[in-house]
Amino acid sequence: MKIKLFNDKKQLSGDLKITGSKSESNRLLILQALYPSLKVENLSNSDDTQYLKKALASEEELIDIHHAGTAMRFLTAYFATREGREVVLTGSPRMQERPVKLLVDALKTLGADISYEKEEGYPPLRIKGKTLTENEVKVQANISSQYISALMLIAPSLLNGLQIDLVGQVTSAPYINMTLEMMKNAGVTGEFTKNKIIIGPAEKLESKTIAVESDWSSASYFYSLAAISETAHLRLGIYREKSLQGDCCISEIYRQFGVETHYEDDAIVLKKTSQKKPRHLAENLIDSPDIAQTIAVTCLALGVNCTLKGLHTLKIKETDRLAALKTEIEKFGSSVKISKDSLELIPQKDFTKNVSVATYNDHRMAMAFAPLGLKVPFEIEDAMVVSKSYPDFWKDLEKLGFNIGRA
Ligand SMILES: O=C(O)C1=C[C@@H](OP(=O)(O)O)[C@@H](O)[C@H](O)C1
Ligand SMILES: C=C(OP(=O)(O)O)C(=O)O
Repeated sequence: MKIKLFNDKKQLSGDLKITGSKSESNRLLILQALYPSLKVENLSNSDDTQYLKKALASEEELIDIHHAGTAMRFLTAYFATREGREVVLTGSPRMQERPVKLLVDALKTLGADISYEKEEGYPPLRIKGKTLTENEVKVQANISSQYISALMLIAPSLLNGLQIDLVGQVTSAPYINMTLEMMKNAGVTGEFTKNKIIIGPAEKLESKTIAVESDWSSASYFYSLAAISETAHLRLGIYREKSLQGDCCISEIYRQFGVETHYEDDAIVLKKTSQKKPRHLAENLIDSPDIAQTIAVTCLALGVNCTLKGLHTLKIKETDRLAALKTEIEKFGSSVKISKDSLELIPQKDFTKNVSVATYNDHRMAMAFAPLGLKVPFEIEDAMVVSKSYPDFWKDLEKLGFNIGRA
């Protein structure tokens, strides 16, 4: 569905409850499948989490995970350990271009039986579940942390646990810490030192209810909205001062745009009272790749020159996000230079009118551009993509006074 988007309100205010973290939910669903004594609250209502849940309950041979990369990687490891179960794990055409070889090789080292149905290194995968017998594996850590989290999640179910040796610079490291902390909270023993992860075996876990914190990547769009508005007072729940999600670094980054964050009970309150903005914004996002699009569009809206680094993983996400950002930002008249791991925005003061932003089946393209509607009316080509992580996104924007109409 193509939509027109605009909001000429100068003051933004609202109180929203954001859905549960997709990353935390996906980890807990895998742990719960391995240890049914765990209960989960505030699960994400994202498509990705729902597809993962459905896949875990499925008795079919063919399992289609659509665009859900994290679910694809976690399920590859999970099904590899299911003795007697054979599945073909597939996904959308884009999923069939997203690499999984490093994870498959690591699982094979542990004794897994996995073969490629089409192209070597990519889904679909045929997985014949087995009892994995080895307990040590080496994995390259600079391509995707999801491979490492996938191995960690199955580790306690292996007879002797697992030692994972990480090779090279670790990318998206907070997601590895999140996996470890969630597992420890569930009762698993483990540690992560510089380039080694050790997870102890656990035959059973005590029963426990774990509540998912709301999604910080989703909150990032409200930071962008607050930064672009003249004044803002937004209350978002349910958040904790000590988050496991690396994307909570957004609150520090947006101080530079005059957006202050306060914790109130189980919510964050975003306040924008000054028109402060940096002359040049420079950030290394190697730990938090999912907020790169948000920040780039905030800078476009405010005319802030920015250099974002540490973006090498963006090319293998829902789309090549570096190329997509360049194409779509340049439609508004600004210029963007990209390299294999960085983006530089050289903004123009005026915006080209009547732009239609393409979304490339990428939820974050739609949500990152939406706040620009505070500056200039424009269209979004496929609004429904947001359901991958945040199905209520447009409803929540309407609550903030956005005018959202079918184009
Ligand atoms: O483990 C996770 O939940 C995720 C890890 C990150 O991926 P990479 O490690 O591939 O950067 C992130 O981009 C993704 O949205 C969620
Ligand atoms: C990269 C993302 O998700 P995934 O890799 O799970 O498809 C994302 O949500 O931005």
